[in-house]
Amino acid sequence: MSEAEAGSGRVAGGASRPVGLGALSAEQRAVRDARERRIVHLGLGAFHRSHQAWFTQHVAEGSGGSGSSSGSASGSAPWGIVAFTGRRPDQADLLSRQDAVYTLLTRAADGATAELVDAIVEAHDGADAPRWRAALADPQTAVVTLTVTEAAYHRAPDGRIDLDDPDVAADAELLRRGAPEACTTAPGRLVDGLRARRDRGSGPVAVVCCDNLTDNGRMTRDMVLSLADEVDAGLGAWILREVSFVASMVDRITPATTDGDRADALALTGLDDPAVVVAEPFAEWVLSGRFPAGRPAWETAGARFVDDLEPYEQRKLWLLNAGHSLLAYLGLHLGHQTVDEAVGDPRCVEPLEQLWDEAAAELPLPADEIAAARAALGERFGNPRIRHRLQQIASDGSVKLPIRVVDPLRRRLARADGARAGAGGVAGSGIGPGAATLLAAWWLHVTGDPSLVADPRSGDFSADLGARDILRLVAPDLAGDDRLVTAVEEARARILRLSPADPATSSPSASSPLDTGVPA
Ligand SMILES: NC(=O)c1ccc[n+]([C@@H]2O[C@H](COP(=O)([O-])OP(=O)(O)OC[C@H]3O[C@@H](n4cnc5c(N)ncnc54)[C@H](O)[C@@H]3O)[C@@H](O)[C@H]2O)c1
Ligand SMILES: O=P(O)(O)OC[C@@H](O)[C@@H](O)[C@H](O)[C@H](O)CO
Repeated sequence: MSEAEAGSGRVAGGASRPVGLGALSAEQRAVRDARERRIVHLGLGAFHRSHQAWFTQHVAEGSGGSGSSSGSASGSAPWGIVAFTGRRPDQADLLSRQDAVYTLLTRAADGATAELVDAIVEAHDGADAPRWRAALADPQTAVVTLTVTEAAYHRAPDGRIDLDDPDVAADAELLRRGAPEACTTAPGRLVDGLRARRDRGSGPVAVVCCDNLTDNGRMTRDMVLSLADEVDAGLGAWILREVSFVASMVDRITPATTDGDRADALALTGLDDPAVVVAEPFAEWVLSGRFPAGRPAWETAGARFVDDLEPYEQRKLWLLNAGHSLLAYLGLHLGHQTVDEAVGDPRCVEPLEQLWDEAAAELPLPADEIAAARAALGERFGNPRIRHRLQQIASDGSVKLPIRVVDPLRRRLARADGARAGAGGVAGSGIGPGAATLLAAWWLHVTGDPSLVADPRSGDFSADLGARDILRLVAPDLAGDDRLVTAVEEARARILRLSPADPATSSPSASSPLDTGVPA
């Protein structure tokens, strides 16, 4: 659609038009009408709409999908998504009022473009249990995608689902009784929907996790199977036989939409869209696993299918996501609001580079590939048109930190132990200043005003937590390591010596070792 510069918030020439099927071009309308309801999605947030829906939208014309359900050939028909909200009905109501068509505003450092996305063909409240069960049981459904946040899987330390969690326990009880009410957790909804599919005899399906988690396909399978085993004797065996759990690394920075984004989209398109989604130009999707009932030809839109996902997911989680978390906690402490502000502050950039050095040493990738990823991240984080709020990234740290920083730290510590035993590896204690700074900044974050912290473990936070208490929450196996406790205490002291935001050093235009080359 329009490639004009966004910014004024006014539509040239007057009145705006509503978004919806009527706003699609004739060509786009024909594609939309031909879409087959083959994908079900849970978690209708901003990211699903900037990423999986966008990839589905950009599948090359005529390539449709592979495979079929119910014996009928799927041919080259484009695929459509039946999407369900995770917790509240708002987004479903909003999108339904505009035929689930919405504007994607893509913000590059030097300007913005807008396009209409029509790959979602229905939007529903996830609490509408009959509709959810019918969608999963539909023989046409071949793929189920998920973006429900890291905390929504309710994983216990033993790797099974956390049955002590009251929401999980309530869902287990509903499922045992075969009650008509909706489950409230994501694993509960999946078990409920997959049971409906088994009961209807609709055959195999692929579940694709698109949340920022390590080995997210296996983790989703483990949560679903451990809950299924609790509630229905034969269901686990059916799931193991018929359902594949695909792992995926997903990447596209997608901040929460603001009024300014909606005004800019309106100026570009002339369409008044309350459901605008904003994202950066970069998009990456790497998947690993089987699609027993077929899938869209996402590779024609740039997705990659690989045998071993681990290096891709480690690169993403340990560089981008760990970097985001560091900037969030340290940046907020220093008075910054957004990622681009924080990477303009050398006091944030120095520990960020240290964190990346430490992660890079653990990544099983060629040095030039890591260097290219870091350079690209410098540009992406510095994009002044993506106003990604640190407060949004800061949520749920107790679930995110074990994946983003503790996993690589654990590997580094093991290598340091190896070096001491004469096996080669990291010299010294193995505790890098980058990781210690991230843990210390989170410590300050959750003890500053615990009542304001959004986190599933917020009940465990209090102002008097010590370094060892903090480690027990995110790395219980390392909480006994005195060297780590000391390193985190020292990092906290270093952070406290930094003065709060200093305009001379904290503006996005201040010189920074990241040197993104991005205009302020
Ligand atoms: N936004 C990004 O830049 C981005 C990029 C890559 C991956 N992701 C992944 O996508 C997830 C969602 O991001 P978003 O930007 O769409 O956020 P969002 O706030 O726009 O939407 C979150 C969605 O998750 C659902 N949800 C939240 N908690 C839930 C729970 N306990 N049970 C069931 N559903 C729940 C919400 O209802 C909503 O549909 C992230 O947590 C992350 O794992 C996001
Ligand atoms: O979405 P979350 O809460 O998992 O994490 C916040 C950000 O780090 C994340 O959304 C990144 O922007 C994203 O992973 C980029 O692909």
